[in-house]
Amino acid sequence: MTAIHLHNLVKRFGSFTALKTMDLDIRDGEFMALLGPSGCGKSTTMNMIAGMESPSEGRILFDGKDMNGVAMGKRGVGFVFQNYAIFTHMNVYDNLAYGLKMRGLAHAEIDRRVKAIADFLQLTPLLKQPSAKLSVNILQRLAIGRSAIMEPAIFLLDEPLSNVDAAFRAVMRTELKHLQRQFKQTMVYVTHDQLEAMTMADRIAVMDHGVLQQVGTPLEVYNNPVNLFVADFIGSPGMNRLKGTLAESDRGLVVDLDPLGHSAPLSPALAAAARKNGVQAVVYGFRPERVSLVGPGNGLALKVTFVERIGARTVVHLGDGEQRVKTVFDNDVGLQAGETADIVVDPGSVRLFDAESGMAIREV
Ligand SMILES: Nc1ncnc2c1ncn2[C@@H]1O[C@H](COP(=O)(O)OP(=O)(O)OP(=O)(O)O)[C@@H](O)[C@H]1O
Repeated sequence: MTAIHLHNLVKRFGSFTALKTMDLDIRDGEFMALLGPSGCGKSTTMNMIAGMESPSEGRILFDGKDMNGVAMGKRGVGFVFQNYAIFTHMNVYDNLAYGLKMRGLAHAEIDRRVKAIADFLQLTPLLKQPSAKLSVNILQRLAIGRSAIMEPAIFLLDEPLSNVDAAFRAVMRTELKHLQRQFKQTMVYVTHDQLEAMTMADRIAVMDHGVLQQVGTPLEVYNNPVNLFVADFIGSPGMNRLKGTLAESDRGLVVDLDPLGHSAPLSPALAAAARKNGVQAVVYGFRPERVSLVGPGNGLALKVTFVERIGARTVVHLGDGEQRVKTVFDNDVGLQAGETADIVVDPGSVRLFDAESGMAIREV
């Protein structure tokens, strides 16, 4: 196991800055996901950790040791890319054994480790199969096995599941998590898929436009996003956001949601934070599942525009123009497009953002 420390890391390609002053500590044995949209700098960060790219500024430390000038092969990292690197002229066994043979391990030890990893990744029945005949799904599983068998202290995976089909992806999410628990490696996992990051990572580093936005556990970034970018990017559907204005009322501080004609209450802690912050124009945010339906006239009345049934879940689309909301229920709530629904948001789940800067107004 190895801790990774990125200190003031910057990467420029000519005049373009792909990564802007990144500071990140990845703990020993931690599963850290680098999550963000295409082009945000995830792979660039990963490539610098691996030693394939050099930083323009800043330092990368492994267990306190500066990696500047340390070649890729000497860093103790294993790497799996989106496009599996498999020798198609070899069978599955020889692909798994290849790295250990290069390292000069005894035949019996190689055989033991190949069988163990094949068993773990359910490749045992395929060991004698020529790799050229394998499906894309199995090729990627083999690529993971080929890297994992070397037992690197640090395991770097760059979008390893983006070419495999959806059902297999779900299986591999569980297997990768097991693999990391078994070998106790420090794992850095690049993905643009928030579901992968949420289900596998111990912590997620959310990035946008070369800037690290937030680092936290899946629940921290889900429940307390630092800004509207993170609020939107994490969760499916993302956080609901309604434009509003803060106003004092006989119920304390409320958010007037114009033109919806509704004033939403705030918890005392959030009201105190908003008063301290002093902004007026806000974004009223809440997660789609933190909503209840109430009787007519008792909540925020919105027109139902669309009802999606996804298995047992029902996603109800409400409102129009800029003031649109998605709500998620785990049963069929019996709403139809064209009806009006009255909703109440769980006050403890409301998040406020400064409408101008997009930054969260945090409870004090
Ligand atoms: N060698 C390079 N030369 C010039 N620009 C580059 C180079 N490598 C990456 N970039 C640019 O740096 C930015 C970040 O790229 P990077 O590959 O790190 O993004 P990413 O978040 O991994 O996205 P993706 O998932 O699309 O690869 C992009 O705008 C990309 O075009």
